[in-house]
Amino acid sequence: MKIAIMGAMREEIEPILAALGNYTIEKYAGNIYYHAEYAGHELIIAYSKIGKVFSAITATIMLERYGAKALLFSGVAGGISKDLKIGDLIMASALCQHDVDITAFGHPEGFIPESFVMIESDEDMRSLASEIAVDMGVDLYEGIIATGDQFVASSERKEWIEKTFNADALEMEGTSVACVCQNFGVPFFILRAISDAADGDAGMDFDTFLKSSAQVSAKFILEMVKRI
Ligand SMILES: Nc1ncnc2c(CN3C[C@H](CSc4cnccn4)[C@@H](O)C3)c[nH]c12
Repeated sequence: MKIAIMGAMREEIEPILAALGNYTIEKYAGNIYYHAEYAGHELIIAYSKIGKVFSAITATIMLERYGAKALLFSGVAGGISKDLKIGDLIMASALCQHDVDITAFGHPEGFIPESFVMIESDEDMRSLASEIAVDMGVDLYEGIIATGDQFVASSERKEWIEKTFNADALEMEGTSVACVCQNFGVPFFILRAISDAADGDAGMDFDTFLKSSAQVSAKFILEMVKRI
């Protein structure tokens, strides 16, 4: 099967490319697409660049141009839930956009007409991931991931997101990728390893833990590819 693996930042896919070793590259529409074979699957790998716009473009290209039949996102996130510490893995059960606000028309936060606040991720891939986590002996959390076009580095904003969406983690690309996959009817799996707590220390923690947390997520995603 042709499987798309996405990240937002170069550092989020570098561990995957390093593990693959052999791949070809193709530049297209502002991204570099890496083609590889792994565990009997064809992989198409790319990092989008930061944010919902760029990640929506890359996800669309992965599906429309390259014909991916499943999309796995590997990256890092800010932790909201007190159960999540730096380096922990969380997979999205559902995702929402915390910076969408048309409440002036009586809509709830994060709601867009003819759509929904929450996008549910693929159940089969989540149950496969739970099995893999047991086999690997790693903790894998499952929860709501909130997406917005801002690096959250304030407890006030983090607590608002938690209160408003019951979110467990936050980042800047998962929901846009989820929305693209849902529109195309392609199963998706959003996995993040915590790099910071989206609070006053977030910037420093992020710089310190980006590489190690990206590695944790990438290792798990490659196990997913073996078992899909
Ligand atoms: N607290 C947080 N808030 C929002 N998102 C995150 C993430 C997840 N990624 C990392 C990166 C931060 S912006 C960026 C910009 N320049 C350099 C590095 N990162 C963006 O792709 C979203 C980890 N912690 C987060």
